[in-house]
Amino acid sequence: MSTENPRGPSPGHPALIPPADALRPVRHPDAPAPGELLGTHYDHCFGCGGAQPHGLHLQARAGDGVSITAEFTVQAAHQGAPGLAHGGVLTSALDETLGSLNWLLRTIAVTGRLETDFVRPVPVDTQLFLQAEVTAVAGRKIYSTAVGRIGGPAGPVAVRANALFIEVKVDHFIDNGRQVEIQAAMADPDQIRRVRAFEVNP
Ligand SMILES: CCCCCCCCCC(=O)SCCNC(=O)CCNC(=O)[C@H](O)C(C)(C)COP(=O)(O)OP(=O)(O)OC[C@H]1O[C@@H](n2cnc3c(N)ncnc32)[C@H](O)[C@@H]1OP(=O)(O)O
Repeated sequence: MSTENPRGPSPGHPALIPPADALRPVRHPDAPAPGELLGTHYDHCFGCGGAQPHGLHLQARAGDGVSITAEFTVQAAHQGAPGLAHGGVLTSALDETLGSLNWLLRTIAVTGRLETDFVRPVPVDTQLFLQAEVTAVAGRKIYSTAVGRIGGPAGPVAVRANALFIEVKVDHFIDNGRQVEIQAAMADPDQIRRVRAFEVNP
């Protein structure tokens, strides 16, 4: 992945700058091969789930190193201004793409901070081409960056983001999620396999 500095001369909030002793991210040996589709991690996820009629249905693919590419097409249900994507929806697409990176690290993590730059308006029916990569890891902190382009994978940048994800235990979801969904997810054999994969491959 070719990474231009997504922030330009300004690095954003200090919390998004890795400390001097941060480590380079290490791709997990069992990470999906470059080019492989990741598939949905949860059918009801707004970002990637198939059971959300107005969701993004974002499709993420493993890249080289600890990087991801993803696409999503802006639907009429995603409007803010007439005919234009809502900024929060674009940020959701960035969040989902950045969150998918953790699957390549085999680390369970949640978004702690996410800063978005909106560079160009994105009309309905536009396909957004997203690229994201982990830049550094420091303890539980995972630093990552993403851009979203329009007109093609090498087209002009429409949105960009820097993020800090924080590693959590699976208990984060079990303790905080609404019980009806937690119990349904735990009863799903595929979900249990996914959770176990996270647990045994920290
Ligand atoms: C294949 C899977 C694909 C999945 C894709 C999903 C994509 C979508 C991802 C999401 O949107 S996740 C949902 C949105 N995020 C959340 O709901 C997280 C809500 N926040 C929390 O639960 C807690 O605040 C959090 C777990 C993030 C941190 O609480 P902890 O008690 O575990 O940690 P703590 O507060 O001790 O912080 C640990 C370190 O992180 C730092 N930190 C925590 N939150 C921060 C923050 N917001 N900004 C900057 N730094 C932060 C904190 O300063 C500290 O740094 P030091 O170790 O240096 O002292």
